[in-house]
Amino acid sequence: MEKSLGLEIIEVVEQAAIASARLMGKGLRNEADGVAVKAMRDRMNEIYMRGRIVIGEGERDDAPMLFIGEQVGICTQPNAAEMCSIDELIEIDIAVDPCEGTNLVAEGRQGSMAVLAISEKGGLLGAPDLYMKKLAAPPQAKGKVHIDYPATKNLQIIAECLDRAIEDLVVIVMKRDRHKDLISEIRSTGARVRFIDDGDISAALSAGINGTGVHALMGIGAAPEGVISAAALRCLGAHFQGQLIYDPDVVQTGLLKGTKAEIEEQLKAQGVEQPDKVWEAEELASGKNVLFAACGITDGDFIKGVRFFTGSARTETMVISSQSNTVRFVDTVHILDPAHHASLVI
Ligand SMILES: O=C(COP(=O)(O)O)[C@@H](O)[C@H](O)[C@H](O)[C@H](O)COP(=O)(O)O
Ligand SMILES: [Mn+2]
Ligand SMILES: [Mn+2]
Repeated sequence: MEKSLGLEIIEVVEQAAIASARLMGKGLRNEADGVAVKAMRDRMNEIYMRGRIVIGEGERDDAPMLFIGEQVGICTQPNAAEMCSIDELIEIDIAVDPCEGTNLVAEGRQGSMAVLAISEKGGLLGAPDLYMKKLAAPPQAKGKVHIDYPATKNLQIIAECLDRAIEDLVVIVMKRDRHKDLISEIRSTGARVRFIDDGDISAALSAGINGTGVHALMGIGAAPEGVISAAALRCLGAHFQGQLIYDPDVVQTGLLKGTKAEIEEQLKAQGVEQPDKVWEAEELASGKNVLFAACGITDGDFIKGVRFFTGSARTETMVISSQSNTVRFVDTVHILDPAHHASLVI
């Protein structure tokens, strides 16, 4: 999978990031999202693969493309057998977030990325468009912390695993009313809180990578982003657990339709037998091979955002593969106008 798709998927996220970055800071949330979706879809449809979107952008944002179940890639065409090799005809599942952090892009703030995860068919959980309680932590704490433990206990464990004082820990929490008690508890331990407005995939990765200055992600974000985060953190050997949250009183956004009991019924009707289950990263992204790629739209903790020059653009992408056990940082100069080759600066 990595050999046939590695470079292609880098270009998929790069193209989405460049398109979206053009609209950075312009206050155009939906447009920044729309151009990223189009660029990602167009580039994916040039690849010799047979892909199925299991987590898309279309459903929640009512976007017309990259919806759940959409087929992408040349080998989804009716005459695929004539054009594609046996390997290319194997079905793969794809989870995408072409513009993760649309508000961040619109406001020119840090932490937005174009991101996707790929696995063999059935290798990525098709999470419902609900909320998810998340706990992400560095590899040293994997399996030692637990999403059911109070934040205080988890922070004591992380401090011990990292051999540092709790006061030296930084925890990312999304700035939401629902996190009021969580924030008070984290602060009471002496740990420090870094708020983000959006973009908890980037935050989960920051927590899972040593050297970012972030030691945990705690709180409730979106469930689809939880699956994509799990794909990356699983490959990194870091800790990630998620639990669906579907109680409107807990999420406090007014965005969930129906009561908790009604949503629970819907989930069971959709085949979610245990709506309150705690999911491990290896269950959310269970595939034998998982490939993850994220290209910065705006600057982040571990990758820079898109920079534009006269006739060129420069991107940074992180590619993680469970197949080769590699984490690659790909720094690419895109010559958009060949008349300006001289604009390449190192
Ligand atoms: O920030 C996010 C928004 O993603 P996108 O729509 O692709 O720009 C995600 O990282 C969050 O996980 C999530 O969508 C958010 O936490 C939802 O919470 P809320 O804003 O309170 O409804
Ligand atoms: Mn998102
Ligand atoms: Mn998005």
